[in-house]
Amino acid sequence: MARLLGHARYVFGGLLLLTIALLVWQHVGMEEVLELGAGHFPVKVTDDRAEGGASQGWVERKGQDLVMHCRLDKKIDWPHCKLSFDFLKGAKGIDMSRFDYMIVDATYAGPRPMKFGVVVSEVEEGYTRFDTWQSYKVEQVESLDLPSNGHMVIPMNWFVVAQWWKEMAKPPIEHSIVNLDNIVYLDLLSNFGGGEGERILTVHSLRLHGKLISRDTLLLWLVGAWVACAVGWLAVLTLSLRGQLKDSEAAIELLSTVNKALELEARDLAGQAYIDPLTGVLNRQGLRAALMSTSSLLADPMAVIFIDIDHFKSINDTHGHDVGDDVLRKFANVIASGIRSSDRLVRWGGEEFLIVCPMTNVYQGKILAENLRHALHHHTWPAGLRVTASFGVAQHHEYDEVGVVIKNADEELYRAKRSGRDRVCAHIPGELTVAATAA
Ligand SMILES: Nc1nc2c(ncn2[C@@H]2O[C@H](COP(=O)(O)OP(=O)(O)OP(=O)(O)O)[C@@H](O)[C@H]2O)c(=O)[nH]1
Repeated sequence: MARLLGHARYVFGGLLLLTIALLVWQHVGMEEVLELGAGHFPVKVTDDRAEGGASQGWVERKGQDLVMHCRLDKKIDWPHCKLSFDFLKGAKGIDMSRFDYMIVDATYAGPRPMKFGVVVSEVEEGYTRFDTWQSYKVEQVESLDLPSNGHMVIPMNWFVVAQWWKEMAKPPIEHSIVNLDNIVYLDLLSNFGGGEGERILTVHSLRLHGKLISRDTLLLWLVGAWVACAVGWLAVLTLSLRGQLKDSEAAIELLSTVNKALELEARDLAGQAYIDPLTGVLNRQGLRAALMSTSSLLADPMAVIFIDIDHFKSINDTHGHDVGDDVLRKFANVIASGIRSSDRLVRWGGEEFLIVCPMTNVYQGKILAENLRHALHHHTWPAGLRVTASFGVAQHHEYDEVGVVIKNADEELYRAKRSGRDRVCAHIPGELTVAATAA
C-alpha cells in the first residue's frame, strides 16, 4: 500500500506539472498561423462591370505583395472592386472556425475616406449546391477603416451572416447562423467611398491566427486525463485492497487451521497423560481422571480385579526386553477383549494391571477373573511362551474409600501368588477367604 501511494504521488504530481505547463503554453504560445496572401491560394480581381457598372480592377503581384488597382466609376449605386481568394479544393475549403482573428497588413493610395470589408463564402453541408451560388452562405465584416499603419486585426467573432443574402436565399433557420468551418472564398471588398478615380490597395499579408489547441479543447483533454488517472488509481487501489483482503483471509484461514491442529495436539497430549504408551490402556492418572469424571464407575456394587503376570521377570531375562514388551501389549489386548466397555482397564505399573468393574459384585468379579485367566491360557504368545497371571478380586463398599478396595484386591493377589500363581483369590467380607482356584 505504501509503495502504491508512492507511485500515485509521482503520477499525480507529474500530471499536475503537465497541466500547468500545457495551460501556460496554451496561454502564451501554441500559435497557429495560416497564410492566405500572395502565393498561397489563387487570387483574382472582380469589378462591378458584370453588374452593369464601369469600374475597372486588376491585380498584379510584386514579390510577396498583391497590388489591387481599382479605377472606380460611379455608374451604378454600389461601385466596387474586390480581391478574391479561392480556397476550394475538391469540395473542401478552409476551416476558419478554429482561428481567433484575421490580420490584414495593407497600404492604400488614393482618395479618402477608405472603407473595405471582408466577405467569406461558406459551404454548408446539406444545403450548399456547387452549381448554385446563392446556396453558398455569405458571412461578412463591413465598413472597416484601414488604420494609418495599415495593420488591421479582425476578430473572427465579428463575422455576421450577410443580411442581403438572408433576404435573397431565405435559408432555413439552422443555416442562418455563422459557421466558418468550410470557407471556400474570401473577398477583400473595396467600396472605397468618396469620388471616382484610381485607388491602389497593396496587401502585404493576410493571415489567420489561432491556437493549435483551443482553450476549451485543452481543458476537456485535461479533465479527461485527470478523470482517467483518478479512475485508474481507484481501480488499482481496489485491486490492491482486494488482494490484501484475500491475503488476510488466507492468513486467517491458515491461523484457524493451525489453531485447530494445536487444539487437537493439546487434546492429544492431555489424552496421552492418561494413557500408558506401551499398552494403550489407562495409567494411574487416567484412572483418577476417569473416577472423577464418570460417577457411574463408583456406582455400587463395584468390583476391582488386580492382575499380575506370573514370572514376568524370567520372560524378560530369557527372551529379552522387546519380547517382554510385546507380551505386555498382547496381555493388555487379551484382557481388554474380555471385559465390558463400561469396565476400565488400567496398567498399574510394570506387569501389574487393574480392572474397575462397575455394577459388578465380588462374585461376578471373580467369575470374570476366571474367564480372563482362561483366555490367557488359550492365547498364542510370542516365542511359544506360556503366559499366566494371578488375580485378586475385591468389592467396593460405599462407606469405604476407593483405596480400600484396591488394597483388598492387592492383598487377594498376593494370596493368589503365594498359593502357587495362575489363580483367582477373592475378598468376601464375613468369610476369611474364598478358596483360590487353580488352573
Ligand atoms: N519388558 C518389560 N518389563 C517390565 C516392564 N515393567 C516392568 N517390567 C519387568 O517386570 C518384572 C517384574 O518382575 P517381578 O516383580 O520380580 O515379578 P515376576 O517376575 O512377575 O514374578 P511374580 O510376580 O512373583 O510372578 C521386572 O523384571 C521388571 O523389570 C515393562 O514395561 N516392560
